[in-house]
Amino acid sequence: MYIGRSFGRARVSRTLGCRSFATVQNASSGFKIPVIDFAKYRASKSTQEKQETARAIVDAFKTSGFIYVSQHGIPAEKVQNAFKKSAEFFSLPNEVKETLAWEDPRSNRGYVRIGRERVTQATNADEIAALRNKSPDFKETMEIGRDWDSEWKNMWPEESVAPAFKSTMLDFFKTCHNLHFELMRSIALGLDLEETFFDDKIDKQCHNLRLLSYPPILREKLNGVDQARAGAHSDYGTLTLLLQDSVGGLEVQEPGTGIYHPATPIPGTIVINVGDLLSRWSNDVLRSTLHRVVAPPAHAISETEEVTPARQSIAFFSNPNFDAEIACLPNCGAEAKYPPVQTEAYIVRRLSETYTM
Ligand SMILES: O=C(O)CCC(=O)C(=O)O
Ligand SMILES: [Fe+2]
Repeated sequence: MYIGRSFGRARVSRTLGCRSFATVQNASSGFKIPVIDFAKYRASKSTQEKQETARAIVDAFKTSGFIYVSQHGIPAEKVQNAFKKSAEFFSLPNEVKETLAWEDPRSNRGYVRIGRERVTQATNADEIAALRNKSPDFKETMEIGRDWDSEWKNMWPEESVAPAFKSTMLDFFKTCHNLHFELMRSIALGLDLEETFFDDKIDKQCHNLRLLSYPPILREKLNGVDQARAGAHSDYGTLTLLLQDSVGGLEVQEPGTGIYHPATPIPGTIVINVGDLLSRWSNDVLRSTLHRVVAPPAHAISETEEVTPARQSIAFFSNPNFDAEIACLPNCGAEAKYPPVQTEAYIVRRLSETYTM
């Protein structure tokens, strides 16, 4: 994982340690996903100093909705181990994985086989079902929630078939929660709120750790209209923390243009994007941007067939507390565009639309 690759059409300039932020930028359009050094935020001695990084983060979230975070503090070995344990899990026989099948959007925990989910922006249930039948996402996932929930239980494989899977993922969940907590503090500062503004609204860990496995697939299966490893969608919560291997394929839509740009893997970074609830909370000041996973360059296996390599990623979908009411934040416009909504009701509705039983 994290083996250097060419960066395609995107221009990557790396000036870590300097005041200007490194970026992945498309030369023709000016579209940017900046690389933000989070160690600088942590090392800041004053609120004013912290605000420099906080403003860079919020500015990016107002424009592209995406950043890369470098120096995030999660050790490379921890990331590598999470990827290793995830790969071991997906290599288990299907019969074993199916015993852990995802059952209910209120729980949102368990194994999701290829074809069960179709992420999309469509909101009509029949339309989503038709899309799913015609061109399902070519991915399988394992969904993990907070482990101490009174109502919903995680679906763990037996320790004997997946050694240290549970302990690795619980540790990774907590690690991602801690980073999300700090990132939300920086967003509060960047929006001129008290640094601790979000603390008591995001501390119950109502998040979803999603392991993703995109199997190798014949290129021709990804060539059709609407066909992708993961269809165009936005995420539902506050922030998504996305760790990807070196294969590539993640693309982000440039707001207002419909043009997709690659979010090229950059070793050691985490891709972070704004979800729909944070966008709504901020009265659309922060953008929840469409993204998708398409085929990276294919390898020829015969004169007529090409196969795209397997890809792995890990997404941590962070949410506000499920009992938190999401109503227009201070400093985000004179008039609220949306009525208040309770987090759990919102997330469960979005999930129930995109899955098939
Ligand atoms: O696998 C990826 O790179 C992105 C996955 C994603 O966007 C999602 O699951 O919401
Ligand atoms: Fe996503």
